[in-house]
Amino acid sequence: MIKTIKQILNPFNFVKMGWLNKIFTLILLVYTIAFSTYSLIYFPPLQVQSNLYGFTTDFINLMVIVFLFLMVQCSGLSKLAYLFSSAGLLFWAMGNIADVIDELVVQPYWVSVYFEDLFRTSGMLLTSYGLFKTMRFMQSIHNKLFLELTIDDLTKVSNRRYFYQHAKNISVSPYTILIIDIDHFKSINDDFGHDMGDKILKELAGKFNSLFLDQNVFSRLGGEEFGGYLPTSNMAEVANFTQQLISLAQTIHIKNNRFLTVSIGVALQKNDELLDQVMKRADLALYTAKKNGRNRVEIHS
Ligand SMILES: Nc1nc2c(ncn2[C@@H]2O[C@H](COP(=O)(O)OP(=O)(O)OP(=O)(O)O)[C@@H](O)[C@H]2O)c(=O)[nH]1
Repeated sequence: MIKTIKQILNPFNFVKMGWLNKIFTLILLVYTIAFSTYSLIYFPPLQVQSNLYGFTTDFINLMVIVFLFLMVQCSGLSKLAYLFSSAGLLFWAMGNIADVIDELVVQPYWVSVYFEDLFRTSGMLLTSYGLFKTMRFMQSIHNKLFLELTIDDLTKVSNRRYFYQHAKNISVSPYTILIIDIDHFKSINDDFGHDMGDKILKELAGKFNSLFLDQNVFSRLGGEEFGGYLPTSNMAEVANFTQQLISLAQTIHIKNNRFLTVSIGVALQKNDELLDQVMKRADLALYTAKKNGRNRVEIHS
């Protein structure tokens, strides 16, 4: 908050502003000076003792609107959100300036009622729409960031972060973890090039992902390793599912009559075992699958 106030009050920031920000800020500044000077010179002063309470509250209202207006000028909102918020707060501030001044002078009826209310009401309406647009803008940024944080760039399936978050947040217990690793992936890269390696990763991820439905999660954990989360403890079901994965991998053609194979390590959560421990056991099972000749599933007992 203090940092924002300092940023807003720094006159050098005005120099760095875009032309639209400068125009809006200048309109508010010139209007405030011109309207206040004109009113104080040409409208008769209040005969009764000034209403200090009314003046103070009106002045605070005005300062809040001006502060919000300056905040909008310093923020990086989308074009529409910025235009509506700026125009709305500008009009709102213009109406409030008349409200402050009428504690000091006797304003004609057209200023104190029509002018003031018209500006304030239209300002509120425009600001509300600007706020709506701002919220939509924030939501779209949030969605975009969420995707960037949870989707793997290359394969477009969920990434390691999403996998751990999902497995930790879902309360189904016990669950089953799969660690799926492509066999001899290094030799695919070495024999056919890195691009072919990437293509295989994408194809495998796309095909496997389509088998993980509902609350089942499939993610790329890193390199040529993928994770599976199945909210079930039915090992017959798991065995059937992992065999489908093994068969599906074998349909992926690499080159020169060579087809892909994967090895899978499986672990079922025991009692209230933590996710890291289940992952570790699935990894041990994967190691056994590799040792026993690859292209197979091993279940950690
Ligand atoms: N093309 C490509 N290769 C990757 C990517 N990430 C990791 N790799 C490669 O994956 C290979 C993994 O090799 P290893 O860990 O030796 O595993 P492997 O050759 O599959 O051997 P096993 O797992 O024992 O069957 C390394 O050569 C990495 O460079 C990627 O995003 N794209």
